[in-house]
Amino acid sequence: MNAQVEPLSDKEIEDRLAELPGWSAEGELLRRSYAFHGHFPAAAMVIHIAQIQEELGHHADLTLGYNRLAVAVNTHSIGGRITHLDFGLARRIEDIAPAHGAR
Ligand SMILES: C[C@H](O)[C@H](O)[C@H]1CNC2=NC(N)=NC(=O)C2=N1
Repeated sequence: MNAQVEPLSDKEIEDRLAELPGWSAEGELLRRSYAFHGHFPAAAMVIHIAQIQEELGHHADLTLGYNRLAVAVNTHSIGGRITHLDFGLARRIEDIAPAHGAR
């Protein structure tokens, strides 16, 4: 699966990050951490992200804390590099974040 996907260059990553405030590329992971007003809103966003991930067939590592949610994603099928698939998921997550009170 996704064998045709190419890793993005450093320049492409930098350009795409400019469209996603709060996200960063650390090593070979695209990351963002969100804060919430409590645990349930953070947990609810996990479920909402899971739904999007199943739709896209692309899945991040989600770390749920008390009122924090950390998202880290890269593309496993090409050995763990950042691709447009990761940015596609990040965009979708970013778009639902305000409705969950994530900041
Ligand atoms: C068949 C299925 O679409 C693939 O295994 C998907 C699932 N989710 C995935 N998620 C991520 N992050 N990288 C992948 O390469 C990947 N592959």
